Amino acid sequence: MQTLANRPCATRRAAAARFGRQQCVKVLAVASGNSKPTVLVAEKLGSAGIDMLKQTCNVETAYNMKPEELCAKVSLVDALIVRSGTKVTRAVFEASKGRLKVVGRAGVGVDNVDLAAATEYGCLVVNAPTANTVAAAEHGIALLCAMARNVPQADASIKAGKWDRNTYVGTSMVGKTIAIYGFGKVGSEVARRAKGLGMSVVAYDPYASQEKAAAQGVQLVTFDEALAAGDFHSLHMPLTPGTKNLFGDSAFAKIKKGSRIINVARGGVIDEAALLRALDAKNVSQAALDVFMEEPPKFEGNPLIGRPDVICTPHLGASTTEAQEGVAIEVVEAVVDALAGKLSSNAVNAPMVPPEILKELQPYIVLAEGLGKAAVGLVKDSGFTDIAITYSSPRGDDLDTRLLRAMVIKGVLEEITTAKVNLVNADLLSKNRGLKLTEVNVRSGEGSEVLSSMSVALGTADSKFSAAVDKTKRIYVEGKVMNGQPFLTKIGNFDVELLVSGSVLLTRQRDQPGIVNISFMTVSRTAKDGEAIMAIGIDTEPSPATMEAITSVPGVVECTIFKEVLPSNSN
Ligand SMILES: NC(=O)C1=CN([C@@H]2O[C@H](COP(=O)(O)OP(=O)(O)OC[C@H]3O[C@@H](n4cnc5c(N)ncnc54)[C@H](O)[C@@H]3O)[C@@H](O)[C@H]2O)C=CC1
Ligand SMILES: O=C(O)C(=O)COP(=O)(O)O
Repeated sequence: MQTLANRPCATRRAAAARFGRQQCVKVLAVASGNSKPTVLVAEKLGSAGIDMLKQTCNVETAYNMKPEELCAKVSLVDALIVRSGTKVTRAVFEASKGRLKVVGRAGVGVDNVDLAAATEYGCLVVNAPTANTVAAAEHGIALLCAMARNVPQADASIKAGKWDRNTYVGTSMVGKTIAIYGFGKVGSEVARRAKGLGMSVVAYDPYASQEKAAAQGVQLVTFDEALAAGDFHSLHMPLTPGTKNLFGDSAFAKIKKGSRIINVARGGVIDEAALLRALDAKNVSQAALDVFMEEPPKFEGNPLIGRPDVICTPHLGASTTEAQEGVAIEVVEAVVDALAGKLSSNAVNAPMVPPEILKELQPYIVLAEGLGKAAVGLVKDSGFTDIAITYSSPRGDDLDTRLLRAMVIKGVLEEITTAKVNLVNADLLSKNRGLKLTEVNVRSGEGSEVLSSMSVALGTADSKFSAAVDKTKRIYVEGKVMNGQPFLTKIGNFDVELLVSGSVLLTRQRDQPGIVNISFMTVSRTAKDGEAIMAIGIDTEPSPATMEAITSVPGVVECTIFKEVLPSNSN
């Protein structure tokens, strides 16, 4: 095969000038035209974040909205920023009528966002995973100390005019064991601080690394061991189907008798009715709660809040001035990036791609989308039922294909549906269309390059250009990145060399001299005097009459326009 490198320079330059536009990866189709995107801020956000947002977006603030008010507003905005107080339900995504592209959670927990609905509607959810970690850990320690030394009760007593030095005798923390449940960002910061108080720390976290725990002098134990060991139990896991009501009757039956529990994670992790029973039975002697199953909780007659052995704060874990400024900036950066079509490392419902990996993948992402578009562009009316992607890479199975796969699906589906496909919803949309998707990783090539080549094959397809169908009866296109540029290198069984860009006229003709004479083109043949295909870069689509004229050229077997191989969102 002729390669770009050994082609005459003029042809290379012509090809590059014609098709070599600089491309950037856009994973979300967001703002249209030149208008600024509109962002609705539904809960109080640090002023630094609001100021930053105003630089690139129209900002609307509306706090304490009723669900129906949120639904009414959401179809007018491109992004929504919330904290934990706003429920972003399926109804919200439905009401947005496809306009809402990003939900930013100015904090960690996204249990107030219906992630399945967000994904279905192609809406990216981003959060601010790091800026409130220390604040939450400090609040955990504040509750630990306040509970152990009865600070809120004593304060209430003295404010009621009493000087009672006997009722509020506390318990010491030094030398005691604290069991941490969820040894993530907050949990490990709590561990660090508890060590400073002279406590022993054990942790239960089925996904935590032994090394990381050991480095902090923390012993990882089973759930039951943690329950049995802890004089204090501090909860720091997310609310998931697996952690919901984890602290129920069965856990409280095993908990160290008379121990104390702190919850700065999520209300639903503790079954509140079971906690009441455990407090009554003195299995648990005190509880400190920042979070509740329902927020705000019902106050009237609430047996938990009124108890002297329970102290409460109204979900204040992240509420420091510093943390609120921090999460505001963190979430606004993620939202603005997402609105600009960039991938965010704070994405919650899409693969997180670190910036350095993204940079490395960039030309391959354009290639992947281009191959998807190219393959589907060759399908005739009968459609196709499966997509087979093969990655040939020196990394073999170590290659992370999620992004490349999403871009192939985007390339394929956006040609045949009105759906806007992005990294968030690509897998789901292809599944919903009943498309069978297979991926094969082949170890090939050497060095550190991401891919030596990649192919997309569409099965059971009737092609409008029969030469695109390979021996296995699939429409087959293959490509590779050369000199940082994505090239289509094979159509069916024919080798070609086309920059993945622009529209292309494909003809198949008998291989004989002098039948077409065009300056820029790529020609490939199977054997001398056999058949050849020719790909010609074109600016405007030829008229049907021209197409007919080409087809009637002696020797030309078939001819088609291979439209816009260039990914549509790239510019
Ligand atoms: N009260 C507040 O204002 C705040 C609450 N939070 C909450 O604190 C929690 C922890 O936040 P981060 O540390 O930032 O999250 P993280 O993701 O860094 O850590 C969570 C840890 O929980 C572990 N985990 C998951 N399932 C578990 C299970 N079944 N049992 C035990 N461990 C499990 C994970 O492996 C992970 O290590 C979250 O629920 C978050 O929403 C965070 C900030 C403020
Ligand atoms: O970040 C979290 O998970 C929190 O719970 C903080 O919630 P908030 O932003 O204060 O409503």
